[in-house]
Amino acid sequence: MTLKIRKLSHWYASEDQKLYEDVDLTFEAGKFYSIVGESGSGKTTLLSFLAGLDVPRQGDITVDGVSIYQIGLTKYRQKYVSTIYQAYNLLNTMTVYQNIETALAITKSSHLGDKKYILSTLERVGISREQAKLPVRKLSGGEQQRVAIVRALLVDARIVAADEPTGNLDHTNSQLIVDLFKELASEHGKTVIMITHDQQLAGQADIQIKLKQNHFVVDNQV
Ligand SMILES: Nc1ncnc2c1ncn2[C@@H]1O[C@H](COP(=O)(O)OP(=O)(O)OP(=O)(O)O)[C@@H](O)[C@H]1O
Repeated sequence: MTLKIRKLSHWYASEDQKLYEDVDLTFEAGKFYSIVGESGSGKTTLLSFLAGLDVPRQGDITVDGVSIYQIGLTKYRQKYVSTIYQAYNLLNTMTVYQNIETALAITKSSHLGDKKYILSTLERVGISREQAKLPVRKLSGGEQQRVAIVRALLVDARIVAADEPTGNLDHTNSQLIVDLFKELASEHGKTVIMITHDQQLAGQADIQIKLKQNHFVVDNQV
């Protein structure tokens, strides 16, 4: 699956102050992308377009040549994209296991009800069977983010869009999250797109996308 941005331009207050103009970008399946750039340069805005949460002023976004606006944004969000944020967006009063089951039910994932697979995937990222029964609020920040990533892995969505997923984590946990992203891309064939301020983490992506004065520069690492 190929995700493409074509001739995308956007501005908020006035057309004279464009955030970016005529941007073309291609995201391939099985690749891990990082997006970097100064604060306020438009990283989150771009990710919100890719995640189908917002619509650019001009331009198109396509999956395998079909416009996501033709697919319909509700269907696109449900079928194609999984989002991860700095705040883990888990349901605090539900258990770890229930959080994952709920996401699988909403997205009609093929893994729904496969308890053995869900628990073994959690175990692989260091969340034990006992922890899976706990309300998520009892887990540490790093553990909660790993649960959010397991959720992104188990839903069938081909695109993982993450906005500063390591923003609240220490170095060890941040590295663990980046390792999981690499695996989501290389072993599960997903397109992983991560915004980060951490240059050391950004440099580990297959491809770095840098936002520079109204346009994006692609730095291919491979
Ligand atoms: N809904 C909005 N209405 C008006 N201006 C907005 C809106 N959302 C973002 N902006 C502005 O657009 C610019 C880009 O914001 P965006 O959040 O995309 O940047 P960013 O690169 O993700 O920043 P940061 O690294 O600080 O999170 C900023 O100047 C911001 O103030």
